[in-house]
This record gives sequence, structure tokens and C-alpha cells, in this order.
Amino acid sequence: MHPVILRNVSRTYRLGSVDVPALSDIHLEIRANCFTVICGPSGSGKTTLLNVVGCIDRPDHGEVLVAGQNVLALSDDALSDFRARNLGFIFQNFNLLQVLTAYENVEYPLLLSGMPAPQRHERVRSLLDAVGLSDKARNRPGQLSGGQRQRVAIARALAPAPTLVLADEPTANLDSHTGAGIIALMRQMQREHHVSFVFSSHDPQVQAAADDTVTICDGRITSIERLAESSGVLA
Ligand SMILES: Nc1ncnc2c1ncn2[C@@H]1O[C@H](COP(=O)(O)OP(=O)(O)OP(=O)(O)O)[C@@H](O)[C@H]1O
Repeated sequence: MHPVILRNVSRTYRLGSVDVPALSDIHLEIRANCFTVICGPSGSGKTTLLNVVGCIDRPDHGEVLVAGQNVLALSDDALSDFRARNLGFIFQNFNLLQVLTAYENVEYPLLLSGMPAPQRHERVRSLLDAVGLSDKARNRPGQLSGGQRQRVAIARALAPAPTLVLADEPTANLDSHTGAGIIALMRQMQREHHVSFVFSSHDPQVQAAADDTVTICDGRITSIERLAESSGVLA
């Protein structure tokens, strides 16, 4: 099953009396267990597309299926619930809660989902171990490097065992060496957790690591390149 299917999706922003078309008639299928990168020039619609896929924004027209669910049919509350259960998010500025430790940041979505304490403890420990931060569990984000913060964000995104992880320019605030390490880690996590990753990125390193590359220009998809041999399951 495709984790994401978009059909005839359009999204226009209204600025005063001016309509700004950000996405026009998008058709896209995202493959399971793959790295998909959305690239294109500034203002082409990458973030808008990611927000639609991530159920953060509703398009004006079209159909959006995520994990088999027609998400546009859900109420706002049901959509929040759906997002928490099925989707993980990684941001360029990490978006960690500054007052919480690395451990507590990863634990947070599991607390919200009501996972019992022993199970939660085990999952947080194993994720921090997987991202190489067991020894930093008690550090707050301000006591971590940029690469370490992004590792915490990766662990947090994977904590609820999502179907899909969305990453908006995940290496934009990292130097290229640290960025390469983060890409390798995401690739490893994608394989081990059998999850699909969708990125928006200008970073050639991210694009080089992709199974599928979706290029968007002026709100329209101009090309989709798919690697014949991907790390995942061909749908
Ligand atoms: N809230 C908004 N209100 C009005 N117009 C918007 C809004 N958000 C985005 N836009 C416009 O929609 C278009 C697509 O924007 P979007 O942020 O999706 O592009 P992007 O490819 O992610 O850009 P960048 O690479 O610079 O982050 C642009 O023309 C942008 O100016």
C-alpha cells in the first residue's frame, strides 16, 4: 500500500484580494519504505506540499489518502489524533521543547498517546541508544550540539512508530559533515523501522540519498524520478 496518495490536489493562499496558487493539480504517490525528496526552487510549493501530506494544512481541492485514510473526511480533532498516531515530524530548527531533557522530549509523544510507563521507558531508552545519545539523555537541547539536537528530533519522530516521517529541510541548519551523519542515521532508521521518509530539501546530499525525487516548480510537479532498486518494498 502507498503510504500517501494525492489526487488533483490544489492549494491557493489568499493575500488580501490576491490569490497565490501554491499547489496546482498535484498527483503523487509516495512509495512505502522509501526515502522521497521533494525539491524545487524557493517558493515552488515544497513546504505547502509537505504540510498537506502531513495533514497540517487542508487543500482547497483534491483527495489526500495517508496510510489508506481519506484524511480530508476527518474532523480537526480526529485529524490531530490521526497525525499523532501515524506521522512523525522533523524540522530544520529541531523544534525541541527547551525545558525538557533529551529523554523527556522523546518521551513526550508517548505520554500523549497514553503508553504505560514501563513500555515507554523501554522505547525511549532504545531510541536514544539507536541515535547514539544514551549518554546525553539528561541534557536539555541547549546543552546539545545541532547534530545531537537533530538526533533527538529523529528519535522523537520515530517514538510513536509512525507510518510516515516528514522532514522539512532537516539538514539546513547543520554543517555538511554533520548533515551527512544525520542523513545516514535517517536512512538507517528508515530501514530498521520500516517507515517512509518524505523530505523537502535543497541539500544535494539529501537528494543523493533519495530513492525517489519529486521536483516541483510553480506549484506543479515537473518530474518524478524513482530508483528502480529501492531499499524498500515496491508498491
Ligand atoms: N501563508 C501564506 N500566505 C500567502 N502565501 C503563501 C503562504 N505560504 C506560502 N505562500 C506562497 O505560496 C508559494 C509556495 O510557498 P512554499 O513555502 O510552499 O514554497 P517552498 O518551495 O517551500 O519555498 P522555500 O524553499 O523558500 O521554503 C509561494 O509563492 C509563497 O509565497
